[in-house]
Amino acid sequence: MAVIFEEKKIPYICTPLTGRNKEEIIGELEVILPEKPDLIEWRADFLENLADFSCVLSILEEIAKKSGLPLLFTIRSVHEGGQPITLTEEQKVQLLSDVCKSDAISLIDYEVSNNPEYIRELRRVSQLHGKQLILSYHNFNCTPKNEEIMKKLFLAEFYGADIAKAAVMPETKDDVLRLLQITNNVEESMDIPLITMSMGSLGVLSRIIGWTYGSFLTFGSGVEASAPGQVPIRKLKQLIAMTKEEMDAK
Ligand SMILES: O=C1C[C@@](O)(C(=O)O)C[C@@H](O)[C@@H]1O
Repeated sequence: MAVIFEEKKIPYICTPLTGRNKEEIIGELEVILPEKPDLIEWRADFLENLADFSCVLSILEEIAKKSGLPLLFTIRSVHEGGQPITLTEEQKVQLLSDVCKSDAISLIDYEVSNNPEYIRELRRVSQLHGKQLILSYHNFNCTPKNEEIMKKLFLAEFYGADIAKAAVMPETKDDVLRLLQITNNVEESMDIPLITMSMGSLGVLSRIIGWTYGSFLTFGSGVEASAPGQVPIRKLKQLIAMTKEEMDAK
């Protein structure tokens, strides 16, 4: 089922699972669930036996049953900061398509830099099965020029994504400001929801206040962070709640 995101609940908080096998993943869930994230992301590129599709589907069902939360399924590419996997791109697209048929998931993530044919195929299959497609862009080295980041986000919209996402690495404080400014500008002119973050220690602020600039979801770590700079979910929720409370009171 597609998730209906409500304005008043923004920012949504998503916590990643990075376990290497079923036991580790279930163990992570036990730690994460009491913290009440809004969504769970399964970073399946961390799984040891990703090539065993039926194992992947059974873990998915277990996560959904245990959590009762909307589930985002991601196999992050190595070229955008993911773990090395043994699947070819074609096999990966096949797995993502199979996953779309499962009632256990609500969203999938795929990089906007991938072959347009694969992107179109995943758009078609996800739509057919009522799943939302996030088209994402990651840069773990730097924060590219504004035009380049904006181009990726608009490209995601062009391909028919339900959500556009960009995660970039700041080298200076100014890079963090630029990312927030881009978020603010793009959110006003785009018809789909946007998720952005600046990574690393400099980028922490963007994960806490990005929603005030138009990023509707933020990632808070559970047992292990899936990207540099993620704030542990409990702290992230507290910081956002305090900020919101003060803003609402003024
Ligand atoms: O795309 C993202 C965002 C992210 O890279 C982050 O910086 O929080 C973490 C990833 O797990 C997720 O897929």
